[in-house]
Amino acid sequence: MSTTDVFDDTSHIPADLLPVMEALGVVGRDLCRTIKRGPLGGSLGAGVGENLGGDQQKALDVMADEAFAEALKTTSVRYYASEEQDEVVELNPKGHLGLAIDPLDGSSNIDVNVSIGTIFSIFEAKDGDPDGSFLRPADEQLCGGYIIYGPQTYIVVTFGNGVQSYIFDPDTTVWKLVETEHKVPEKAREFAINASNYRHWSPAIRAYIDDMLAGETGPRDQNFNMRWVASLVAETHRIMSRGGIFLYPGDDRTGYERGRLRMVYECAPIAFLIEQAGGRATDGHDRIMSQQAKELHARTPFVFGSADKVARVAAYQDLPTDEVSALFGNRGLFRA
Ligand SMILES: O=P(O)(O)OC[C@H]1O[C@](O)(COP(=O)(O)O)[C@@H](O)[C@@H]1O
Ligand SMILES: [Mg+2]
Ligand SMILES: [Mg+2]
Repeated sequence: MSTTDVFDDTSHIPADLLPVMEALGVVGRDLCRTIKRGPLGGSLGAGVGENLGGDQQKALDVMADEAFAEALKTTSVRYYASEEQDEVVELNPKGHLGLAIDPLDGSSNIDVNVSIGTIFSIFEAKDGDPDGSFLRPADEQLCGGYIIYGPQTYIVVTFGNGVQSYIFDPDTTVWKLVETEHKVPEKAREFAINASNYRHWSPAIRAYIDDMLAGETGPRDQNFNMRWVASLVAETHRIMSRGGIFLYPGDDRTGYERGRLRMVYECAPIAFLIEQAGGRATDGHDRIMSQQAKELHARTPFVFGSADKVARVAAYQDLPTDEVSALFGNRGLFRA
């Protein structure tokens, strides 16, 4: 078994991506320490500006972005596309990879001691074409993954051959391989959606949620539970661990027609992981993995989780208008 100072077992990591994974692992363990110290290291959640997407940048967003860009300069990453940078940045002109990153996901949770993360995606770079290296079908990714900074810190990653997890061991500061074949469980009765947007959703999404809220007395004949952490990484980790479904659909708020989440550095890598773990990931209807962003910071509606649940959302979108707007008792198609 091959090992390094950063990973105890590198057998699942393709050799040409190992230096990149090590750089991510080193910054990830530094961030883990910074996050654990919280206010002892300064005000991590203080607002410091706004990114191109209009989101407020927190001190930790910027700190994480700078640390990843700096560490990746010495690897074969040529192009670096970050949520926190307006344009693609060229790191190593001799490199052959493009790396997209959400350096700090769930930043509204920094100050409240709830799990946050980093999401990353790697493509083969297109020579001389920084944007084109990322604006391409998601199924051309070489790697998709996240780091979760929670009660435990993990790297969960796919290179297109199943999903592996490494846990950070604070005693040895090494990432230890603990799971080689993650599978999304099928049976959970849990859904995650920001229900405060209910009035803005389409009739199909409302109908899907209404039928779950109706529980045993509705067409699904069973009770469901709801979760909303507001950290995509934390929701993904829960669904990886015990199944369920996540939805961030488009809605009728200005700027939210295609939801909130970004295709290149949030949805594409999570979709890759979820499919590799046997789940399904769509824009509510079609596979994310066969789509591509038109712009670096483009949004997409996003639905992912246990395969049968995600398929059911697509079926609701296909219902005739009168069925969708009927009282749930009439949606006979979806009984049980
Ligand atoms: O606040 P809302 O609208 O519920 O959105 C929550 C979503 O926004 C995000 O926080 C966006 O991520 P960032 O923190 O990287 O901007 C997701 O992690 C989460 O799923
Ligand atoms: Mg994010
Ligand atoms: Mg972010």
